[in-house]
Amino acid sequence: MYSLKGHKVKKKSASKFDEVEYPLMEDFYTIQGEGAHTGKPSYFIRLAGCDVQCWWCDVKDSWDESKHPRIKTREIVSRAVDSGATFAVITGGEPLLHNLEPLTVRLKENGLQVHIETSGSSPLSGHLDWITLSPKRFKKPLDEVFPYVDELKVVVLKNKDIEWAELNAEKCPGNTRLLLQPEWDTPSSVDLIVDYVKKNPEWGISLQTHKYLNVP
Ligand SMILES: C[S@@+](CC[C@H](N)C(=O)[O-])C[C@H]1O[C@@H](n2cnc3c(N)ncnc32)[C@H](O)[C@@H]1O
Ligand SMILES: Nc1nc2[nH]cc(C(=O)O)c2c(=O)[nH]1
Ligand code: SF4
Ligand SMILES: [Mg+2]
Repeated sequence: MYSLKGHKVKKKSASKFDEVEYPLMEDFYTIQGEGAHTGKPSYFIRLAGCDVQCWWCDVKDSWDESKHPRIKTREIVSRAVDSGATFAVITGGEPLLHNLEPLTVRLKENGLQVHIETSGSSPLSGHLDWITLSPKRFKKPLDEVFPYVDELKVVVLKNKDIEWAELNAEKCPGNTRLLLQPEWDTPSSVDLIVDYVKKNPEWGISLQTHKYLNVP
């Protein structure tokens, strides 16, 4: 869990947080499709803007912040609460391009667990109950992120990506969930991953199950 030093989440914090705006591409209540929390109903908040720009990214429309409306924290949190979800997943784009303190404090005050999907290439902010780090060679994670990682989820296209996964695993805490995720449009990555995980059982496989289920 990551929390700004010394700041406890209290009931009814400053309502000025409610007025803070974020560029929002989309928000929706669905099933977490990836990683250790696969299968859990979760409210996804997809913030716009990304300076990593992986060529195989499955949500390139999120990259340009200026193409998306700025929405107040109050509105985003109210929609998440109204959905009935108990987990919120903040993703993007690269969500750590934004100061997540207002949004995460208000989500937690309203009883939601807050998870994040990040490349770790910008500084941590906010109050995060679960950090999924998906490191990218295109803009590598900051060293300060590694101590807080709960789950390492590396997208694999070829053998070099498994080497990159191992390098990142060395920097994560000992109890980090280690997962390899096949790049969706590279079927050959599945054989590589299956073979590797059988020989290295400390690693597991993460699949993008929402794409098989045909849910968002
Ligand atoms: C779209 S990213 C947004 C969050 C953040 N920018 C990141 O990369 O972690 C969400 C997750 O989808 C993964 N992902 C993106 N495109 C993918 C693809 N084509 N195949 C498999 N996983 C993909 C990312 O690695 C990340 O774990
Ligand atoms: N269902 C579902 N699960 C997801 N897990 C991570 C996602 C993401 O794009 O960050 C994602 C997503 O887009 N949809
Ligand atoms: S860091 Fe995440 S959002 Fe940005 S391009 Fe890569 S996968 Fe897409
Ligand atoms: Mg996705």
